[in-house]
Amino acid sequence: MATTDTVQSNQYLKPTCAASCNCKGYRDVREASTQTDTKVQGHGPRLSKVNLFTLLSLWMELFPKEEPEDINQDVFTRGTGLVVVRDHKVVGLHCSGPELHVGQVAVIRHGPRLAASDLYFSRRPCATCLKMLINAGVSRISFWPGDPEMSLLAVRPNGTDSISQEAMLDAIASEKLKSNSRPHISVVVQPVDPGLQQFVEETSRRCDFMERVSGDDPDLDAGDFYWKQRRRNLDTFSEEFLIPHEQCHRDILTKIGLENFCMEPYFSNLRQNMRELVGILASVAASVPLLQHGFYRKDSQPATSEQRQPQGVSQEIARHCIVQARLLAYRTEDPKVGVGAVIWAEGKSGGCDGTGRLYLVGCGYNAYPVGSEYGEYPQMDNKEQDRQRRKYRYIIHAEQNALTFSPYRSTEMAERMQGEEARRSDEIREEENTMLFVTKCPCDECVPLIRGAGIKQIYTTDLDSGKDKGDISYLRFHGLQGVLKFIWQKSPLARRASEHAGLHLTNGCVGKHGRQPEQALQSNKRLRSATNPDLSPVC
Ligand SMILES: Nc1ccn([C@@H]2O[C@H](COP(=O)(O)OP(=O)(O)OP(=O)(O)O)[C@@H](O)[C@H]2O)c(=O)n1
Repeated sequence: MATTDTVQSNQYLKPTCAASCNCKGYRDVREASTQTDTKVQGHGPRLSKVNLFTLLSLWMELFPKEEPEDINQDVFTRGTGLVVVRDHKVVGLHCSGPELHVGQVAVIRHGPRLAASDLYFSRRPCATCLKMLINAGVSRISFWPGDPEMSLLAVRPNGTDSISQEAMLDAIASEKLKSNSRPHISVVVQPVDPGLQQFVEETSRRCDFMERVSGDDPDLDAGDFYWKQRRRNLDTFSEEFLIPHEQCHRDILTKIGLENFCMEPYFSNLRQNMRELVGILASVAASVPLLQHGFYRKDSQPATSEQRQPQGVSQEIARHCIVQARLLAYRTEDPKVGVGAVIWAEGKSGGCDGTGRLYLVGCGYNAYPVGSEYGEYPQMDNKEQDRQRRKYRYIIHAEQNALTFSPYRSTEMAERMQGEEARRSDEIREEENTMLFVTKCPCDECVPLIRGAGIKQIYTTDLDSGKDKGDISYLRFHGLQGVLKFIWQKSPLARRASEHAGLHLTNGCVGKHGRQPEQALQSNKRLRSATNPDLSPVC
């Protein structure tokens, strides 16, 4: 079965995927419709697995830091994101810590389990990290072909200053390690499915989070608002991940041993693939705008436990994790709706990771059972008369996959552990705050699972809450006890400000015309500084 990915790979994927690379990522991509109108035929284009891992690594580089990084004492070390993958499943999401590079974090966090892992870096890791990772026996290291962790953008043309010399020595050492090592060290940036970028823009613009934003403020031109957010993200992410000048990019690729990519048409294709992926990241990140909205508890939520309730993570971290879940949703196999879920826990002891004490428990998206062939199961929704042909009894929900494929539940890990330790590793830890971030309200099938698994907090939207769609219903979420629910909504301060503005309006103190979108945006900006101080805790 020819897939869109493989068709393109014949054309020009090979050079972006090193010759030695035995990348299975694009082989297991099943046929995907390229229709963008998903309501009409089949499901939309999908992210390939390796592009999903790559995007997650870029996004991890931007993880909101609570502590300032001091690895930048040397101005040429750049923060880096990392995704650890085993058996094609994400088992770790990391970023550089206050003192450690992300490769070192991976060695500390995963130890011998790195042996069977594939690593996706947002930059080519430095020699110090590479030597430890090679020593740990990783299967493959893939990196984003921009400026490396030891920045070569900082290198002076004459290369005589100490920064330039250090960066050049690192580049040479990394090359030597790369050429002498057993694991494949390569660049895997695949061409994006035709239509995927447009599909991501459309579905991001009208996802549940944006629906809530526009529903809360009917005067807001939601489309315009979304595009402005996207534009801003695109500028920031391009600066971070792309190298604007072609010659400069060629120089860097040459210095890191990727001179093959400097030839045409590979160079242009590589840059085009990189731009498209950055565009996708900008679109997805724009769909969860923190300006007036955030994750807040519903006023009506009853206190459910005498125990001290764990505090929520900051708005920035909550939003970051929801964007991870939204990225995962673009691997969905559901013909109509993509859902992503990520579970993070807060460890008791301080972490070495840039995520602080947070560690990944699991993540997933909605899909048919593992190993099933495309089209093997019914795909219709509840508009199809024949109930036997509906998808609902077959699709594994995003939360269900996230709970099933926790790295701490892998048999391999369980085999290494014994007795009580093995038992404890098998379940979410009671004493830790475990948080589920999911892009759609949990349905009645998932609510008891979430509670039973020991999840302490949920961050989600409740647009579907209370709906009964026949084969799937969302009636139990509201009454879910013992789990704190942080729902995407207007911040209490913004709500009060809107009510106040409404009062003014009815008093006739404000002009009789509704607010213009631009004015609304301006007031959003003001509110942003009032309601959304950096890293304010969710409350
Ligand atoms: N927390 C949730 C909720 C839903 N789903 C996924 O979403 C699908 C149901 O989506 P929904 O929008 O409720 O129903 P549809 O029939 O797809 O769409 P419509 O709203 O038009 O009825 C499920 O089959 C499942 O794939 C999920 O993975 N996790």
